Amino acid sequence: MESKRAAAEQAVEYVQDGMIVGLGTGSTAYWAIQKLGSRVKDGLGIQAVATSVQSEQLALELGIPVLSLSDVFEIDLTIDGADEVDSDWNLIKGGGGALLREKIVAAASKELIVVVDHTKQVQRLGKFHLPVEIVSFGAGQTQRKLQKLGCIPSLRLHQNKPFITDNGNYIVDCDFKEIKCAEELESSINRIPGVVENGLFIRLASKVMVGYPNGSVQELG
Ligand SMILES: O=C(CO)[C@H](O)[C@H](O)COP(=O)(O)O
Repeated sequence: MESKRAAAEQAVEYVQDGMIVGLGTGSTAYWAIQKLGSRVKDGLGIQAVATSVQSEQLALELGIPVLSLSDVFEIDLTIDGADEVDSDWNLIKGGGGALLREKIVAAASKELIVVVDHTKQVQRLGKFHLPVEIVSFGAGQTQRKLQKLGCIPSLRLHQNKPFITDNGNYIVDCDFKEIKCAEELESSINRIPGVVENGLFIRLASKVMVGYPNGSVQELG
């Protein structure tokens, strides 16, 4: 917890008055939102765009004004977590099921600061099962197409029922073991009819903050 909190709080130091800030989702982004909330209480004037219903609720509880992404031309800075980060700062995201909104928000951001604890750093992506958001119609068909790309897909469940994203879709977690060409895979997956988006974030991160249990943070970028 201390590693995640330290990385998240360091990222919040980049937030300046007047900015539009993208709020990530997950247990690391949680600490960034908490810190932003306390800075807002101290007078920081920002507006935010959230990547999930959960993060939006937290932001509102903390007094952070939240805008709809459609009403924003560009986001100045987004702070979000990741499930894996490789040496080129390519990411796997979506462990919390928010990958679609996270990718839309990241793509609308001038800067994406990724906040992780040191366990998320990997040589090559793929040990973490890649989350893919799919529509419920024909979900079995879509999973078989995913399998043909070389993974073992499994439908994410919540209380013995399919997990439903904030967008009303399913998530399939794909075990690729090791992803050799992440950029190519990202496109191949998204070409499957029924796939909405996948959790590979290629060349979107502009900085990575890596937190350690003693509270220190390594800043990459
Ligand atoms: O992509 C995400 C949610 O969809 C999260 O950023 C990712 O799962 C990391 O979560 P955590 O900070 O809890 O380890």
